[in-house]
Amino acid sequence: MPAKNAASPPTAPYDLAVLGGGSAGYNAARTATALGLKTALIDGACELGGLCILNGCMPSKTLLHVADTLHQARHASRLGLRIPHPAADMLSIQSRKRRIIADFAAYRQEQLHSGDFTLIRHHAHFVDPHTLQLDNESEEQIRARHILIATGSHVSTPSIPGLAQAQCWTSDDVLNLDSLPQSVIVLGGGIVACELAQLLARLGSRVTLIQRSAQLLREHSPEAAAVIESALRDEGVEIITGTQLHRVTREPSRDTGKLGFTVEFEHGGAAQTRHALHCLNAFGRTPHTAALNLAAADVKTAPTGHIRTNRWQQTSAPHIYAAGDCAGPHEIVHLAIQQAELAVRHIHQNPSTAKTTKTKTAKTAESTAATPLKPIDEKLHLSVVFTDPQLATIGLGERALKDAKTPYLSASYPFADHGKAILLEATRGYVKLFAAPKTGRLLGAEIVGRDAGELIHCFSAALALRATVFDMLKAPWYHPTLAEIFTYPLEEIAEQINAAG
Ligand SMILES: Cc1cc2nc3c(=O)[nH]c(=O)nc-3n(C[C@H](O)[C@H](O)[C@H](O)COP(=O)(O)OP(=O)(O)OC[C@H]3O[C@@H](n4cnc5c(N)ncnc54)[C@H](O)[C@@H]3O)c2cc1C
Ligand SMILES: NC(=O)c1ccc[n+]([C@@H]2O[C@H](COP(=O)([O-])OP(=O)(O)OC[C@H]3O[C@@H](n4cnc5c(N)ncnc54)[C@H](O)[C@@H]3O)[C@@H](O)[C@H]2O)c1
Repeated sequence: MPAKNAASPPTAPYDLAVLGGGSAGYNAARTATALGLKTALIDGACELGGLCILNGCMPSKTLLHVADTLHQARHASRLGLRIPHPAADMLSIQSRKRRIIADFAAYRQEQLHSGDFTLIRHHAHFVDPHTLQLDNESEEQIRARHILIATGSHVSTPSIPGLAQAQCWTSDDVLNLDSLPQSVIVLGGGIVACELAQLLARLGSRVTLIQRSAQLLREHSPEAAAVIESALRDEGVEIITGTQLHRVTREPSRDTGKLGFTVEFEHGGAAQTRHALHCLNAFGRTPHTAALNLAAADVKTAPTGHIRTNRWQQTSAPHIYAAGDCAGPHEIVHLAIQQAELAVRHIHQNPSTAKTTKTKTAKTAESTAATPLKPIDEKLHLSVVFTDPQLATIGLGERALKDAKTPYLSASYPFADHGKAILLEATRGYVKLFAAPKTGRLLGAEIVGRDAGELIHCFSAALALRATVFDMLKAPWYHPTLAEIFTYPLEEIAEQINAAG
């Protein structure tokens, strides 16, 4: 990709300017400071903390845990328990969530204000390849040898008639509800749609989910998506897949006069409509790059708006890097952090940065700096959907293996036949493993079931260390645990290899 390194201006006061202080930006600034780079972090958000802490992972998982507990209480009779009238108290649920999130945010804000790097509380945009101008009245300019763009993403509004005018809820609105909505239409069938549809249904709303593709969670296997779909349907969510949306309208209901939403779509060749008092736009997210004037820095974007980067997170302007949601390809936190840290280490090791300022902390970071750099390995892609059952995958799945014409062996085992899952009443789902035919080297794992997001980590370490099914079978597996289910597919693949001789 990038052909040549742009010349650094001699007067640049910062070694690195980081644009955005979310998961990617904060971790870039922290790493850069530890490596002795003179760093500025620029973020004009009203509240600092980033999407994950304020309106993403942490609030959604706090609320999903509450909804899960309520669901377990409502179904406690199957365990022989009598728990009369479990119900959601939305004000208490919300105030607990706000307390937890406020603590996380305060801690992150303390880290950002630590003084290790310069924190500038304004948004900014490029005026040339080494200069950012603050979006305030002073129009102050910040110059740096290197710049890392970590400006995140915002909710997409695709051009569906009426959608922009209807002003649907976004995930932010659902995560901040103080009262229970009576009915909600969820538009989209990705991770946000599935997690929040189940959240709302479990708290007591009537939920209809309308999805364009033939299956939910289109990036996952049809087999895994079918388990999630049947779990959601069994909990009362109406799911309509394979649709084409025609119009979203917000208008008073003819029966009650209350403002509500009407969604018109085509399904199975017939025109259909659904009405609800609320509507959630879960159509995905768009990189936050349009306001950055990237053209002034010669930074190229893909048609999706994502900033194009090479394997070191360098953009088309080699002294400018990008990490996190604004770069993709996956919008998840551990990847945003990995990308940011990789970019900063690359800046530090890159010969063009030899003249960077050495600060007091540089020495302490020497051992970390010495670690040889490795690009992020897409074959270790880890993903978790926090529905119940959860869906977690690592490495290559069946579709990717077939597309790449990679030979593989696979074996699966259902939780319905596993002792610990039976006693937990958690029999939905299965585990499935993929391994190389001759060596048994693990290539991927797919888990749908209780605690899949925890269980997948048995395989994230295994894949990173290039373990084989034979290595995994040397490990002790405690009884009775959910994790010991893996011994069945591991043994089955080992037997297939041994039988092939
Ligand atoms: C509902 C929901 C649930 C999620 N759950 C999970 C989960 O369970 N696990 C997971 O891994 N991921 C989850 N994600 C995704 C995850 O939150 C994001 O991938 C991650 O937070 C992105 O981090 P980031 O640093 O790229 O962006 P952000 O955290 O969005 O940070 C970007 C920062 O840039 C700043 N900024 C923007 N423009 C400018 C500018 N011009 N100048 C200066 N600063 C600017 C913003 O103010 C912001 O602070 C979830 C997302 C959502 C919406
Ligand atoms: N557990 C987690 O790790 C987690 C949880 C929540 C969100 N996230 C991240 O946040 C990001 C956003 O999640 P999301 O679920 O909003 O996005 P997504 O891209 O996963 O899903 C978007 C959905 O909207 C549908 N869609 C998009 N445009 C459409 C159109 N014009 N017409 C009809 N349907 C359309 C797609 O088919 C898809 O079902 C994801 O990339 C995800 O990685 C992660």
